[in-house]
Amino acid sequence: MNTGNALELRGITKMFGALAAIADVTLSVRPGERRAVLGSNGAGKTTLFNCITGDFPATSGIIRFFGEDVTAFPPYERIRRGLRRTYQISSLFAGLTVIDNVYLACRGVSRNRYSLLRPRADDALVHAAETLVEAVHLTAVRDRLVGELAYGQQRQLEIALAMSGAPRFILFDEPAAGLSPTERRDLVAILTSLPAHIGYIIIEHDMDVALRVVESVTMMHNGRIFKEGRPSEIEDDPEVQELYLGGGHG
Ligand SMILES: Nc1ncnc2c1ncn2[C@@H]1O[C@H](COP(=O)(O)OP(=O)(O)OP(=O)(O)O)[C@@H](O)[C@H]1O
Repeated sequence: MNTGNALELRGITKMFGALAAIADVTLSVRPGERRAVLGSNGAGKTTLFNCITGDFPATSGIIRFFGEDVTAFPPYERIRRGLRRTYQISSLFAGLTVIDNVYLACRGVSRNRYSLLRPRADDALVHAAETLVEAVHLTAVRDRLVGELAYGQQRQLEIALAMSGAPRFILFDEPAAGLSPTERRDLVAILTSLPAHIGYIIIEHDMDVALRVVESVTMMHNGRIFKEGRPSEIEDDPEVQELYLGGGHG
């Protein structure tokens, strides 16, 4: 087993009763690598994320994160090691400002999160939060309440939250869902500008977005991997086109 990988899955299966939501999934992602997981509805993409994060532990198989066997770890132990995810459903605090949301996220993963001292304005966490707000193109609305933001801006903010606390690897769950064409272009710019050492897996139904922000693609169907390749190979593959584009994805 190559322990130099950021993420390594070996024979991951997740059963829901008699249903194998994912079956015998083996894949590895190098540090800094960006990969799309594509597949029609019910292919098992979200379940794969849940197994990687530990939200739904795998029924069988092994997961290594930067060489460490995390298979039996609860989600927070995986987060501590630098794994992050975004959700399809928003996890933002609507009544707080943009900058406060990001600041709290930075503070939540810092060592001082239980400190009773009020942070100073020049606190390194404030600076980290400002940098993240800028990285997701939200500086102009940094003091707006999150509930007042456009939907696309809220999705951008979720990326900033996933970036808090020096992540090493991020799982993006359909970040382009519900975005306008302009917002999608912004999303592509944000993802391609993330620091090079941060790898990610993106689940995305919009192939135009997905294939532009990754260097490798894993295609899933009925809980199994059926093809892997570079974006250009996947795009031109007749089997992929038939299965994916004909698969009634949403
Ligand atoms: N909590 C659960 N309990 C029972 N079955 C589940 C559960 N979660 C997922 N499944 C089933 O597992 C299979 C894979 O679902 P999953 O949500 O992982 O697919 P997906 O590729 O993410 O689909 P989508 O693109 O619609 O989000 C489906 O048949 C689904 O009905």
